[in-house]
Amino acid sequence: MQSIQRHWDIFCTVVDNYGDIGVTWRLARQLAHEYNLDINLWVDDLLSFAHILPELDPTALTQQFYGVTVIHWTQPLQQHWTAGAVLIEAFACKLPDEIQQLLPRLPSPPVWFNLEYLSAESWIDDCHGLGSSALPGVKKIFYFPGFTAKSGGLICEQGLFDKREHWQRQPQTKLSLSQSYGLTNINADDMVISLFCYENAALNHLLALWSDSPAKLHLLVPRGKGLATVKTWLSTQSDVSTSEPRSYLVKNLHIHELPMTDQQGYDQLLWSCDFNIVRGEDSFLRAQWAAKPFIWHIYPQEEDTHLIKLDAFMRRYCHNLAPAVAEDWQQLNLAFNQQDGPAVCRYWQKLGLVNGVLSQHAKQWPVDAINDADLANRLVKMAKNR
Ligand SMILES: Cc1cn([C@H]2C[C@H](O)[C@@H](COP(=O)(O)OP(=O)(O)O[C@H]3O[C@@H](C)[C@H](O)[C@@H](O)[C@H]3O)O2)c(=O)[nH]c1=O
Repeated sequence: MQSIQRHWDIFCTVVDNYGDIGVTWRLARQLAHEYNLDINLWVDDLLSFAHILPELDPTALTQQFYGVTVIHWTQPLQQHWTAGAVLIEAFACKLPDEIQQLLPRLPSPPVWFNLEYLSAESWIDDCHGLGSSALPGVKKIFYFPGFTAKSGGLICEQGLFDKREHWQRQPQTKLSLSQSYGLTNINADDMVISLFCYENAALNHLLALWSDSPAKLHLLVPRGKGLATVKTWLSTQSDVSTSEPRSYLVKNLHIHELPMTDQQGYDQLLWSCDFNIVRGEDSFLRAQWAAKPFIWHIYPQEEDTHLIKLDAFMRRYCHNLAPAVAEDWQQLNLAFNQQDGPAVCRYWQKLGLVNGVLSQHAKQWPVDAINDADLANRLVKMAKNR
């Protein structure tokens, strides 16, 4: 039996890829674990969810993991909804009709949040926490995750940085992780890059550059869109050899295809690499928490509006970074997102894989970015004060 005060509902529709479910699942788990809340996570697409939570049964109506009740969100609802203290509509998904009809009739409706996408743009500070009368007598509050103290903050579990530092202090963790994937030819001091991005024509140029690198370089590629581009490039190469199943060698470049794992496993992968290429919203943030240099392949939007978002983030990230390094890093990210292969290679070479200044900056950034409190902490406070 859930007590009303401790019962929260989160609704998530999977639009595309794994970011929507990735963010809501992470938040649900943290709220259950750190705030002892009874979280119901309603998800319309369990098959996508199962990619990042392999234990999930895509045919079950309700199931429990890490203290979170996962409910298959069907239309009409097969599972009865009872009002709790808070209701979160993730990324402007539309609440089920049954709930919309019920909400105005409740004597004390739940605090209703619309959880927005993360952005570093400054306008979000003025919109964060604003309410609108979404239904007669019922307000919906706009919650904007962000990088400032005034915004809704960033998802980050308690103790995450300590856990990551501990992992990174042990040289054998990198090896044991690669061995857990069945990869036996990665040495502790080999350069390792992870690649989780969308299809990108610039990759062909970068892969060619990497294959000519003077030292051995490993590229770890989880299955998905980025891997498809890598495989197309491989099919055009005449000198590909295979040493292990799903590993390919082109000159000095070792490409390893990885299965998708759960989110903890993916975090460990990011922590173990020297450089990460990430995408979307959630892997982008996790790359920052990994404290390693990265490229962000932002989710493309119409009329290139994503480039405005990219620019806003890069300005924040670079504001106290040495100007010459900042310039090259920003140009690298821009070129990658514009799929300009020659420019990507030019800025990659200018920066160098282990740019000391950039690496040092990546270590300090998480501490600065989190401000005084993470997203879950700010969300719980805001819900209490309504
Ligand atoms: C590679 C890998 C990823 N993951 C997780 C990390 C993240 O939670 C999730 C990937 O999500 P993202 O990085 O956000 O990228 P994405 O491209 O999958 O999701 C995107 O979907 C669009 C609809 C949104 O508008 C975008 O903002 C973005 O969220 O998958 C694993 O758990 N295991 C893995 O092996």
